[in-house]
Amino acid sequence: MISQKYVVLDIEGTVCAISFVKDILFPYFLEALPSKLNDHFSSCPPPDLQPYIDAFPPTVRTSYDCLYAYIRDLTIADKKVSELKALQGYVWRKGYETGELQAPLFPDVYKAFDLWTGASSFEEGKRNIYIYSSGSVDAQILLFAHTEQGDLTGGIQGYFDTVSAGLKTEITSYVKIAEQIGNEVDPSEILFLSDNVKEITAAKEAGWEAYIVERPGNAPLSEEDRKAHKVIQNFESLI
Ligand SMILES: CSCCC(=O)C(=O)COP(=O)(O)O
Ligand SMILES: [Mg+2]
Repeated sequence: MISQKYVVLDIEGTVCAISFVKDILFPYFLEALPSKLNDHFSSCPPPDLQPYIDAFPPTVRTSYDCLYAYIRDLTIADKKVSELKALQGYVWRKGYETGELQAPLFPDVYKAFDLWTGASSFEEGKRNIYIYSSGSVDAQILLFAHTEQGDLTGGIQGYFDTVSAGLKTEITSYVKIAEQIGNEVDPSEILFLSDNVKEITAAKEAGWEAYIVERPGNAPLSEEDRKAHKVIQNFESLI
């Protein structure tokens, strides 16, 4: 069992496979994008879509073709820019709500959630769970509300993204999140789990405990990464 009371989880490559994002979520987004942009450039644009489009640079919002190519290229390059992430969340909502999208979390993640949220005391294994992902907070909530084993949002204490906390490779983002978790919380009481070595390094430099999660399909780790950081293959050893 881990000693930290607070667990902050990355999403892609940590609680679900990178292939869910790359092969399911991104293609869904790209398929729905033309219809959303057609709506936007129609004579009666949907007002709820407007702020998402307005977040893109004015120079690319000039025409359907220009905006489509810009957003498609960002998506293919997997750019973690906030305006793209916000629009993706907006588009994925329908997919989750109709049941077309469902998040397949790794089996050990459900098990850890059960224990961390079900235990009645810290001594018995209770832990406070937070999410920190490059995906927008709206997209994070949608994903955890629509997992293959149901809605897990009741067990999550808070969500952070690059808008609310900053870039995941910056030390200051982890300092900010620790403050949000609680003024009295010592950074060493927080455990961060991520597939990304740069994120783990930044979290550790902020005083957090942090482990690399090595899931099938993740980027390979170097020998230096394995020497410098604790690496786990699943959450079994944490519960
Ligand atoms: C919940 S958002 C879907 C995944 C995504 O768009 C993304 O960028 C995930 O990045 P992460 O920081 O969770 O590795
Ligand atoms: Mg990740």
